[in-house]
Amino acid sequence: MTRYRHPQWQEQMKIQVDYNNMMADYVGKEEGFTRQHIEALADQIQGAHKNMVEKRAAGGMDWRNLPFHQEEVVQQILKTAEELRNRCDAFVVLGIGGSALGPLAVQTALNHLHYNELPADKRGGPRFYVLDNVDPERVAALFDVIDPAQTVFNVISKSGSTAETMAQFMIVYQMLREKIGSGYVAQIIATTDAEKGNLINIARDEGYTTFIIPAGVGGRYSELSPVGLLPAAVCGIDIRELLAGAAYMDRLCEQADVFANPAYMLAVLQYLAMGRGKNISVMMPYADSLKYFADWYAQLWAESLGKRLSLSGEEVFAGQTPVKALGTTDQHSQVQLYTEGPFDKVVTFLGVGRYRTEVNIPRVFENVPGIAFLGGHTLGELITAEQLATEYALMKARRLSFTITLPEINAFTVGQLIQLLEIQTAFAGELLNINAFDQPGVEEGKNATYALLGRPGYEAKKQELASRPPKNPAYII
Ligand SMILES: O=P(O)(O)OC[C@H]1O[C@](O)(CO)[C@@H](O)[C@@H]1O
Repeated sequence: MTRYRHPQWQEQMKIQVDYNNMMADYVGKEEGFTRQHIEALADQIQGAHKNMVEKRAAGGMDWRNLPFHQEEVVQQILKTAEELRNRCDAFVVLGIGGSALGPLAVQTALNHLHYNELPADKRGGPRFYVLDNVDPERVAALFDVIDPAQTVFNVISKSGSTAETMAQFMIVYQMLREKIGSGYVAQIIATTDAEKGNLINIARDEGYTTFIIPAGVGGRYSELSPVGLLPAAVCGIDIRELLAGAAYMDRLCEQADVFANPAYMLAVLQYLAMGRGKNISVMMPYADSLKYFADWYAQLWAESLGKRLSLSGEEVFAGQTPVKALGTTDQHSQVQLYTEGPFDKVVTFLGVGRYRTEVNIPRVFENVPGIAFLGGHTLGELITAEQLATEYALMKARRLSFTITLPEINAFTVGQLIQLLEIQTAFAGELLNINAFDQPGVEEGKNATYALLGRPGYEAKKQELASRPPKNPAYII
């Protein structure tokens, strides 16, 4: 039996959410919360739970079902992935936001940290790139390091119309036609909505291999759909284990009791903290492999909760600004601010129980006491000690923090982490009484871009832009 089906192994691999340092017993009663604070929200928590259950039953949270109902899709993905591994040297994701950050986070978490630099026989698949910007220098630089004839491009867009992704796709399409001729069709795979947008129609007309993002799954909640599963499988990641981890966490997070439900507890305490003006949510993994999880979480938390209007239409200006940090690196850059600056943050540490590899610090310079004490320890011991020490320093300075620990980084625990943070976000949305699944605030910028580039239908917006007050040269130095 595969390891992720063993209840005992699952139990060993269960992610732990430690909220001691959010509580008054640890950070003091001025900053910390008590059981009574949480219990006082009982009705609101119950109402939010009921909404989650009802929305899920009504099909409003299809992303939560991704770990359970995709066997057919998984089989197609595995078949495609195997075929691609045999024929391509590079696999490039064209996408942005929710169509890029999840694939990047999972790949970095689960494959070698210098995956692309390994020789082909030591990699689980082709070299992997995520092109999530339209910086011309970056696009040109990628073209310098890939062989178009041996590269497959996975264009991912839920809406099928995001300007950045479509521009990248148009460039790649033209480049492939020029460089390899009619065979280019096999070098493009589309991942998009079954109906919406331009990409699905182009993919059908052109005959690309296409994977569908289910209708009820929004971009930032789509990592466990083909958006993330195909790139992961192509790079040799066990996507069944990833989904099993997410399913395991989902079940834990079905419980109505906030004291038993890790996602609800995270959301409730963040909600209480927001109520006290903690407007910044720092995510600080103590593992380079989890660095991009902080990026993925930043979009999830920011786009989901940053809302002007409540569900009942009042102006609430909700949200918490996500900040990305990396332990230990940012101890030497940001932690000074976290311990002594404004009391406006909640830090979420992401820790690792056991690192996958270990490096010994040799016993050298034994006559230099200031560094000799390091000799004989491992780097794993050092990074873990630094994490504990930073948690302690923050606690002593009365700063709020959580610690989420992955017993080890593997597909099962990473799947759990994705589902945990998505449910946390959705539940925080319920508590804040906002829509955690839309992003109306990005429309103005998108429309202005369309107008500036002359998209038909945006003439009025172009005029509006042209009639804005000219910039005052006196304010430009
Ligand atoms: O997958 P799409 O539709 O191209 O969208 C990319 C990203 O753009 C946004 O719509 C914001 O502009 C995100 O919500 C989304 O993840």
